[in-house]
Amino acid sequence: VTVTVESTPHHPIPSTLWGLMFEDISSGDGGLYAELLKNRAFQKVTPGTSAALSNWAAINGASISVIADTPALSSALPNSLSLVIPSGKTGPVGFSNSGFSGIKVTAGTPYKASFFYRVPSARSLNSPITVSLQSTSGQVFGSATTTLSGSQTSWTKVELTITPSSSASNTNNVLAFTVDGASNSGLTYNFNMFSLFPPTFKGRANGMRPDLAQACRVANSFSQVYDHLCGNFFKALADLKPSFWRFPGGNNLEGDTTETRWIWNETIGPLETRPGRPGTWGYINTDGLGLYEYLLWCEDLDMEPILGVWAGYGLSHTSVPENQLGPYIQEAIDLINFVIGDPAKNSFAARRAALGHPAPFRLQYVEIGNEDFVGSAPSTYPYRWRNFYNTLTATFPHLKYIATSHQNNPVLSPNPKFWDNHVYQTPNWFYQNAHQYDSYPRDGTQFFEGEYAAISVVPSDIWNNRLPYPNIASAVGEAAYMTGLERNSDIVFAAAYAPLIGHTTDNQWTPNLLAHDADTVYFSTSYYVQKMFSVNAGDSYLPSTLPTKGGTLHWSVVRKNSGNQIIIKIANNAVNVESLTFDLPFNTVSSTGTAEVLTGAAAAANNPSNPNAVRPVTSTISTGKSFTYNAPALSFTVIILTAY
Ligand SMILES: [NH3+][C@H]1C[C@H](O)[C@@H](O)[C@@H]1CO
Repeated sequence: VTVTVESTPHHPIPSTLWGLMFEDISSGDGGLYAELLKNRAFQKVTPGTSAALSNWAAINGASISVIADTPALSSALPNSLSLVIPSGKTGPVGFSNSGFSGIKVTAGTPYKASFFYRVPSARSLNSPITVSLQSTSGQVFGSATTTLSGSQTSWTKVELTITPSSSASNTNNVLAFTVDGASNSGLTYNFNMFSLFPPTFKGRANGMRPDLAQACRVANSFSQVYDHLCGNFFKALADLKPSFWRFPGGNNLEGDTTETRWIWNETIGPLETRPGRPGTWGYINTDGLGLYEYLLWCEDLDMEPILGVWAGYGLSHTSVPENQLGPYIQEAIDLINFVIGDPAKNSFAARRAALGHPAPFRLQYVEIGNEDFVGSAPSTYPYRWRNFYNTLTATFPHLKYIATSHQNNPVLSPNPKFWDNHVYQTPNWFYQNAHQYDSYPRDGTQFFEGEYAAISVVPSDIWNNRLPYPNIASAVGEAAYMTGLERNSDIVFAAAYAPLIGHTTDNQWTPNLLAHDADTVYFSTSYYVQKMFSVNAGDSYLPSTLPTKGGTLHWSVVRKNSGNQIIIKIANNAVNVESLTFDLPFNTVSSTGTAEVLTGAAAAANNPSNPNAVRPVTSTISTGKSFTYNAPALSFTVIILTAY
């Protein structure tokens, strides 16, 4: 095929085109959020049950239980761990936490441990307590000791640093808390709000896991250790150079019921004041990764937040009646004031300032709800949209509000200027629909392809036949579709693969762009496609010969001003090589260029057993005013050359 490229740009590439969608689906707690202990504060559990003790185990005959304590550490955290040392025990007695399917232990890394404790009744013994990182077979890698006071009947916080002298060979490790059995015979201690953090991205307190945050290139006091910790698997999100961050969901914004919706003001402030909540993915969210952490994260990675506000609908398909929306609209107003308000005029903005960020955060986009095309949501979205939109627009007229139902179905008033479209489909669907936006009217309406992914190769039932990991077929299908998003980025202002992150085993959704376990982040084929687009977004779109609609071969051409670069993206979904001849209308064109190619067998995938099965390969190719490139079967290529 011959591709004639035009030299006159059709439109600028929006600065927000390629970004990230995030919600906690085994991706926040235990994932991006760096807390290493699971069930650290017994949030939303029933005291006295074994489930309340999940992830905790007794050591050497200790008696442990979760109790509804009085006094509680806080109204947000009413449950405590009660440790009773039985009589007749000698040696270390206590309990341990097994983390999120394990804990990675790296020598030389300073782990920050903390917990609250009190003694129910005063006694003379002041007892040492040892906190240690050790294998499940008892090998101690590092520990720290402090003293529990026998007169400490009110809650007090203990902080320790553990710097292991050796690394564990796997993640089958625990954090153990032990006291001497003999001297503590018959005594009781109450504990709560445990925490264990490795060094975090940019060293932020209560921050993000460095490897999932790319980190490593951040100068800080552990630069040697940091490099070691991240050397083997740092990369990920910052390397995508993402332009936006949509959060907190997705389903997890909505909650199953009104009561379990994402309540922004319960996710900020000291951890001991955050109650946590049952998320929509079958586990309790600690909300340690909360609104303020998300906003700092957007700043750290220079991303535009796309902030979802709860819009009166829960996934048990309940809608708040129109005459009862007031408090929830006010909740959204207070949320937005927390993000951008004036601390001198608004108490929620003042809370932001008190947390250390007096200046407003960056915010342009607010999404009203999530997927209001599911269940009974469409029947109530017209009034929910109208009330949220009218009140928020009156309060914050400069923000852009995104609707989440299907466009004009139902008809909404006022008519939305921004829509969030989602699609989960097969690889074939994606290349067959790469022209989706070509025919959309150019009437000022803008589109956010807020969630898309090829999730199955079984068109008859994609939902029950999921790919465990992205593969070459899914990634190249997505690449074809993305050339269409790029071509139509005059009306498509943002797009994100979803979901972003998921645990390799303890997950609720596959495929994910990134998979992780307690040790490693795994980079999928789709991750490389996202990166190859995002890093090479360019500044303006150059029209060219249109690919055959519904065909297997797709391309798009952009111009990057710096360096006079022409960037050609080619997705070949056929099982045969495709030859493309490019005619470039420039006076001077470099005789060589680079071609970064991701290719492999249709089912080839990166996974824990073969994490680097498929990676992009860059080579030098011959280019010129007219040149031919042979696109390998099942491949995505980014060609970069110079022309002016
Ligand atoms: N069901 C998908 C759509 C919803 O918005 C997300 O929470 C889910 C995973 O990305």
